[in-house]
Amino acid sequence: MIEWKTVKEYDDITYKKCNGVARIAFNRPEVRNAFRPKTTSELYDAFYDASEDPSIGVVLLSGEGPSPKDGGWAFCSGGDQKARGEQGYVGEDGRHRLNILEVQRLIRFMPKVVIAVVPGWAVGGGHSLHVVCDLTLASEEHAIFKQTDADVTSFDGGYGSAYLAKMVGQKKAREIFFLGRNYSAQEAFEMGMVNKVVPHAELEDTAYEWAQEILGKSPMSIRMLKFAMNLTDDGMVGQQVFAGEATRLAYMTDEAKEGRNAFLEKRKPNFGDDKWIS
Ligand SMILES: CC(C)(COP(=O)(O)OP(=O)(O)OC[C@H]1O[C@@H](n2cnc3c(N)ncnc32)[C@H](O)[C@@H]1OP(=O)(O)O)[C@@H](O)C(=O)NCCC(=O)NCCSC(=O)CCC(=O)c1ccccc1C(=O)O
Repeated sequence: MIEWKTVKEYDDITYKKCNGVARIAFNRPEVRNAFRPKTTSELYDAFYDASEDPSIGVVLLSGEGPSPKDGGWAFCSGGDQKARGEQGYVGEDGRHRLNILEVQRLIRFMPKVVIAVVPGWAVGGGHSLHVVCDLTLASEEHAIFKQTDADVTSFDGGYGSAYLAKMVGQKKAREIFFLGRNYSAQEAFEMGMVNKVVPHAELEDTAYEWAQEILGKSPMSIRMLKFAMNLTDDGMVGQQVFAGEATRLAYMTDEAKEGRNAFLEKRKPNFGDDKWIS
């Protein structure tokens, strides 16, 4: 039995934690969990908290459901087309934004594992979000993967498409975007964009079990591995993020402590004579 504790109340998402795992879920099931600017701001806030919390090692991203209107399940159906203005999605402040991309970057660059837990539709920008997560688990009965960007004149030209192509291959990624068909959890698994197809009733428990398994591993190894695997696709930013972690490791050495102490004590550093290891 997972004893989730609500961390903070939001309007468009739910945010809970339990034993090292954070669970963030879209909570607009009546619109298939489409996101508006308020949703993405709340998502960013919750992901930032999970990223900063040293007791959290794994984040589950999911969608609440089913819809009270018709019983349909969704992970996320992408940008709320009712909130779409001429230059982006319009929030309560009247500004136009594409701030789901900031959420994508936070998922990509946080030193923790993010698992997409897909209980239903993963469509448009919702599909892109599952692509950017580290792992995806999908409901056998209800998950459907679909890219509608080309139906509504949108195009995620970053992780949603180019990174997807690395995952499923160029031909398949082009088919997904150019034809916009529905793919079952099993088809998505066979393409390589889903890690496991799980009976709907066991989806949350399985995600939590995967998270607990990951939490038993070395935190340093997990974050170095995540950033190592990101590096080649993320260019100089990937190098920057990986190097940041290398710097953190270097700070833990006696050599680094000597460098800092020598500066503070206004003396020349003494790194020793036998430090040039091969
Ligand atoms: C998801 C569907 C395939 C589900 O179909 P179905 O089960 O038949 O349900 P419906 O009856 O269609 O929907 C139920 C209810 O929900 C409303 N709804 C569903 N999706 C949305 C949505 N995205 N926006 C607003 N409302 C939605 C629907 O209108 C119904 O309401 P009623 O009042 O009951 O009529 C199907 O619903 C569907 O195809 N939905 C649209 C999917 C879509 O096109 N999404 C947008 C893609 S574009 C995008 O996400 C851009 C995101 C972005 O910000 C971005 C920007 C720049 C770079 C990258 C990105 C990025 O993609 O991340």
